[in-house]
Parts: sequence; structure tokens; C-alpha cells
Amino acid sequence: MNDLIPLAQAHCTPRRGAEHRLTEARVRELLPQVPGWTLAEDGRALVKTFPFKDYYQTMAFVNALAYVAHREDHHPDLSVHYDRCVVRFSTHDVGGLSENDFICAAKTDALVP
Ligand SMILES: C[C@H](O)[C@H](O)[C@H]1CNC2=NC(N)=NC(=O)C2=N1
Repeated sequence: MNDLIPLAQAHCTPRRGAEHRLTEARVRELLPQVPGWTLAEDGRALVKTFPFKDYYQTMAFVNALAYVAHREDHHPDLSVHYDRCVVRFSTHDVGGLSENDFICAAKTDALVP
């Protein structure tokens, strides 16, 4: 992937197969570019909790994120609560993290002020 393009402006491409799974070194390089996201499941997923003031704001975020996921054809797992949403990105087609997860994490951050 071209690192000259900020992650939030890059687009997902189909990535299938273990060869698209990021190395630990690449994950360490990308992680600082998505502040607040943490590794989970032994480095196979990226997770962040987004807090909101009420259910309406939470659902507005969920709907905006669903639109991004549809546009990028890359889909998060969501845990939706009254005042927060826990977002988890992982690429099942590679069995771990791909560049698509970092691109979508950055695009998710761009949805909130
Ligand atoms: C064909 C299509 O591009 C793939 O099935 C996409 C769809 N959305 C996806 N979302 C996630 N999170 N992981 C994937 O591997 C994935 N694959």
C-alpha cells in the first residue's frame, strides 16, 4: 500500500489469502496512525470503543459506519449499547489483520468530531 496517502483517504481492495495478512512489523508501523485503536485476539483484530451521549447519537454513528462499510465492502463487528459502540475490525478472508482494517479504522475515526 502507498503510505503517502493518509489511511482515511485510501480505499479498501479485495484481499484474500494469508499473503495479505499483515506482519507484526507492519502492524506496529500502522497502529500509531489510528490513535485509540488497540490490538485484540492475539493481534488478529483492531478494537475501539466510541462513546456517545445517548442512543440516538450512537445509532447515527452506527448508520454512518454501515454506509462506509458498504462503500468499502469491508465490514466491522459492532457491539451497540445505549451510549457507546464497540467497533472491531478483522479480515476474515486473511485470518487476521489486513490493510483494509487500518483503512476502515481511520475512516471510522473520521466520522466523529
Ligand atoms: C467479496 C467481499 O469483498 C469479501 O467477502 C469481503 C466483504 N467484507 C469483509 N469484511 C471483513 N471484515 N472481512 C473480510 O474478509 C471481508 N471480505
